Amino acid sequence: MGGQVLRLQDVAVRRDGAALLRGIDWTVGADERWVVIGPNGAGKTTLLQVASTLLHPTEGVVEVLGERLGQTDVFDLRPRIGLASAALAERIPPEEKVIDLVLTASYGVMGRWTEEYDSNDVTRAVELIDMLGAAHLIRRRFGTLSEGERKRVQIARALMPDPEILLLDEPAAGLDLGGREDLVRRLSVLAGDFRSPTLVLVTHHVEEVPVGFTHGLLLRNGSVVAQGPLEHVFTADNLSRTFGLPLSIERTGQGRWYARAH
Ligand SMILES: Nc1ncnc2c1ncn2[C@@H]1O[C@H](COP(=O)(O)OP(=O)(O)OP(=O)(O)O)[C@@H](O)[C@H]1O
Repeated sequence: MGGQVLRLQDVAVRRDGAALLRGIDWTVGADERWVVIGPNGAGKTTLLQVASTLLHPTEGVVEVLGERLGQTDVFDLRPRIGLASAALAERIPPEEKVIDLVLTASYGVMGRWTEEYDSNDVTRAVELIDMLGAAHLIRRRFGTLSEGERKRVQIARALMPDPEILLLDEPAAGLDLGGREDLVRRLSVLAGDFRSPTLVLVTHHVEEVPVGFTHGLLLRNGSVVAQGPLEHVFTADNLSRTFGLPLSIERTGQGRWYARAH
């Protein structure tokens, strides 16, 4: 699969006089796996909202899956985009069963009503839940899950409609060390699978970048500090400018990244 999945040209987002994003030029190719990294308030979530068509930019051109925002029906586009974020998790009814939460994603709804599910859909939902390591939770209600379990179930739901791009907003936030490592490992498997959608992962921490991710965009105060292949972008200088303090960064033999202050 080739081609461009996402293209932003000189994008700005302003709200109440504040520039949340400015001068963003960003192109994501279909086979790429991107990480968007930056400090609190840098504009990462705003950027994902633009990419997921939930937010229209104040200025600039946005093309998602070849369709230009403002000239296309976003309701046709949205089923082709997977998104997992804390804001979406808050809208999940706590009594919703894990299997139903994942299954209903095929219909773009939340909350099971009277739908009859296709057996292929049920098989796919079970496979995705299993792939995310949540097979034992399939009959549990969402509200009873731990933070880590919720994140994994949400990713299964986001993958259910077979999206062409998957946007993950801080999937490892709030996880303990074991939970983080488990999720990072599963995202590595996803990144390495040629059948996977294009991936964009937002995080605060280089330690959360799964092996197999190829590109990085560093964001500070709504502007891009650096972007491109990870091995060019993840330098001490770029990272120090992004987070506003002197940092060093190392890569392990396994391909994971670690940063620390001097
Ligand atoms: N309506 C608004 N008016 C003014 N400023 C806003 C508005 N909405 C968001 N902001 C600001 O825009 C900035 C970017 O927010 P955003 O949520 O995109 O950042 P982020 O990088 O995802 O942050 P975090 O890592 O803390 O989640 C923040 O400083 C936020 O306070």
